[in-house]
Amino acid sequence: MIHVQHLTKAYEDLRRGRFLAVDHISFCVQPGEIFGLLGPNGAGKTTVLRMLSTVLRPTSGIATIDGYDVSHEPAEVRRRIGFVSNNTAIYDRMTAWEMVSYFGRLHGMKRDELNERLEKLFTQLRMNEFRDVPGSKLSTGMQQKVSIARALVHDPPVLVFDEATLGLDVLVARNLLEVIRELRQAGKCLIFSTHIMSEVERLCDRIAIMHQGRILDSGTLEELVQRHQEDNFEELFFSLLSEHEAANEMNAADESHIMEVAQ
Ligand SMILES: Nc1ncnc2c1ncn2[C@@H]1O[C@H](COP(=O)(O)OP(=O)(O)OP(=O)(O)O)[C@@H](O)[C@H]1O
Repeated sequence: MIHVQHLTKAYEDLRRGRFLAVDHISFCVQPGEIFGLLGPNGAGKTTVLRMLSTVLRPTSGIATIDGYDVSHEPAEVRRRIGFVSNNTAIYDRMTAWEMVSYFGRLHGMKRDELNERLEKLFTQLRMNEFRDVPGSKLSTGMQQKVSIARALVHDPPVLVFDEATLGLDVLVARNLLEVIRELRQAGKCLIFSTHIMSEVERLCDRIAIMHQGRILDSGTLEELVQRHQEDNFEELFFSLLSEHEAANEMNAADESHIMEVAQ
């Protein structure tokens, strides 16, 4: 369902010049699977998810959603994907129902089909008690549910959650993880980014550990634990990151030595 091959995004900034925020990464996610992208701040997770949802154009590499290429068939991709982040805009003066309905209309849904879908979604996500409450009066948890409903309104087969639990209290975050599990059960293909290790341990079928634009390793939790002979996932995560940083520092030292010799 999601196929990513050597996906790369280069940025330019004053301090770093041209650098690779995402550096030739590859992975696949199947329907009925939750794939976790785990990495510290700045690892490149959001950049990957924005490329998948066609907000950003890849510098090179290929990503397809249900066979459609994100660079060449963005409209087809958008029809098949829903994006949930922690900072989706909520309109103060629209009610929860109106907001989700508005996005359904943007996706070209007809009134009857849309109303039926909204009834189903508001029940499934337990949103009926605040369906007529305006955005300005919704709690953070309610707002997050509106964001999820908005992403699900056109019933996409692929859902992307970018740090979706950020800023939520434990109870609301737990509810969100429960909703994500239900979506997996319904056969959706889910990709979930976070820097919280316990979330991937509890939720994800497969995990990719990202750092400095690269995937350092990926697999099921059991595969990672076995490969690195470390059953404490937090230790495993930190040792992978520090090995990668040490290797980078050695490469940088080698390069400057070669330049000194060449001069
Ligand atoms: N528009 C931009 N121009 C230049 N650099 C950028 C831009 N957007 C992101 N970056 C840089 O790209 C790298 C990856 O950022 P990204 O937001 O994808 O990381 P992340 O893993 O999602 O981190 P976080 O958990 O902090 O959101 C960072 O070094 C960031 O500073």
